[in-house]
Amino acid sequence: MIIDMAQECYRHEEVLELESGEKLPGFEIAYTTQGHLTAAKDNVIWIVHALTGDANVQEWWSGIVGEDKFYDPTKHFIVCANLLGSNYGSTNPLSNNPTTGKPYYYDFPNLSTRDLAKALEHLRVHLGISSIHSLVGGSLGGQVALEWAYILKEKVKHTIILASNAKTSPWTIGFNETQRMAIEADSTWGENRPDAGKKGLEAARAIAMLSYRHPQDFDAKQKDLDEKLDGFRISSYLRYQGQKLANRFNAFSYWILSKAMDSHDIGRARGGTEKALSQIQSKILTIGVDRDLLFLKEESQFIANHVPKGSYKEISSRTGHDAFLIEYEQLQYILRSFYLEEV
Ligand SMILES: CC(=O)SCCNC(=O)CCNC(=O)[C@H](O)C(C)(C)COP(=O)(O)OP(=O)(O)OC[C@H]1O[C@@H](n2cnc3c(N)ncnc32)[C@H](O)[C@@H]1OP(=O)(O)O
Ligand SMILES: N[C@@H](CCO)C(=O)O
Repeated sequence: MIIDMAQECYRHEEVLELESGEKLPGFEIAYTTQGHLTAAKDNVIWIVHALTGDANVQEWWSGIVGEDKFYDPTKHFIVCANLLGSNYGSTNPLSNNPTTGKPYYYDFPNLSTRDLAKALEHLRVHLGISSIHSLVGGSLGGQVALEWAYILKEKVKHTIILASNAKTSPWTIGFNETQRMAIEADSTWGENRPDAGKKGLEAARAIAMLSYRHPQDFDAKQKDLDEKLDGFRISSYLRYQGQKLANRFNAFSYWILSKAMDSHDIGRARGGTEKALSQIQSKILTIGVDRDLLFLKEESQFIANHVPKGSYKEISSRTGHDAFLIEYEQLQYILRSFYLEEV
């Protein structure tokens, strides 16, 4: 059976008022849909990608999304949109600023996770989706999904938040700051060109990798077995990962999305974190990773403990934070149990 997959772009013509008070004069959001809406419109699975992901969820989450996979387009209508600010088809700092007719570059406004959720909400309305069966997101995607669940109220039935939190910790903001410092240290940063800060972005990704993986993962995969003084495997791995990202991303989007992650605070202007969480109507499953060094499992547990309908499950993995993108078997088991509890 061939499942329809559509890649589209939504153009929002009106001004987007941002949490900072700044305004974005319209925006575009690239998105994919797979499968068909039922007549009752009750089979929408909306997946929100992490920091450097894109709308092609069936590629980066191939163990969970696809025919005969847990989220199956023969049964579900699966939507995934590229976040505002990211460079996989949505409006980002390399896009033309309609006011000047030139790319935004450094003039692109800072976005919060609430702004990112607001942009997705405009897309939902455009698509005529009245209710979301399951809203799913990991890491930055989990932060945006949590913000959106707050806004959506009863319009989302289940929200699944992986390796994420309710408010970004100083530890995570600190990691992001070191990565932006690496970009700033690139002598091309400050120039108006799409590849400004590219070498800095390589260093930023190398730093980030140390937060996405647990030391046990590197011990297992990058330990040198021969005696040597230099030229270590982990050095070459981190440099490779830096180049790999810098060849598919840009320093401007990285800057804006890492700043959005820093800003994440579900309780801001809502009476605090606990109060905001207590007002979320959706059933929430949070999934932590036992050895996540970036978004601690306690941060996932905190969400589950403070929403009215929350539960917590854990992935055990030596990978660390990135386990939510990799540990498909455990994830399927956890997801199956979560939905079965309802029956
Ligand atoms: C173009 C796109 O749209 S990409 C898809 C969108 N992006 C996302 O979804 C972001 C989320 N994804 C990710 O962060 C990652 O892909 C993950 C976490 C899922 C997996 O990470 P990976 O980098 O694939 O895995 P891993 O850490 O094992 O690294 C493997 C790579 O490092 C290379 N490598 C491993 N050890 C070394 C070493 N010592 N020296 C040099 N290279 C090395 C491997 O050859 C492999 O290269 P390849 O990616 O070109 O095949
Ligand atoms: N590996 C993830 C990291 C953040 O969860 C990404 O690149 O999006």
